[in-house]
Amino acid sequence: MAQLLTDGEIDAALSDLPHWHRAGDALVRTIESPTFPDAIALVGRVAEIAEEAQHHPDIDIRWRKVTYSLSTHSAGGITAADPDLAHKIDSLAGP
Ligand SMILES: C[C@H](O)[C@H](O)[C@H]1CNC2=NC(N)=NC(=O)C2=N1
Repeated sequence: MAQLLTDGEIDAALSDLPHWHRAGDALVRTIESPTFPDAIALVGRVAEIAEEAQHHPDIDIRWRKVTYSLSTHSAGGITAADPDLAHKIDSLAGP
């Protein structure tokens, strides 16, 4: 089973992820796209990398705003897989 990160390790990871914040046992980012189809297309690209990584975000879609919530369900909290996926989502979303 994957190891939970400590609070300090989570803070350190977040210092390298300025678009993300911690909400309890998850890392969270909301991405606003120019249009609803753009937002859905981004969700599709995130789905591909999530499937490759076998690590899947919770996704809340509200028109052009999509909130990605990353947590390792099997471990009951944040593991290294979560900041890893956050970086991959950032690379798709742009600045
Ligand atoms: C077997 C497979 O790797 C696991 O069920 C994965 C799938 N995707 C997952 N995604 C997330 N976010 N947490 C998990 O614990 C998890 N488990």
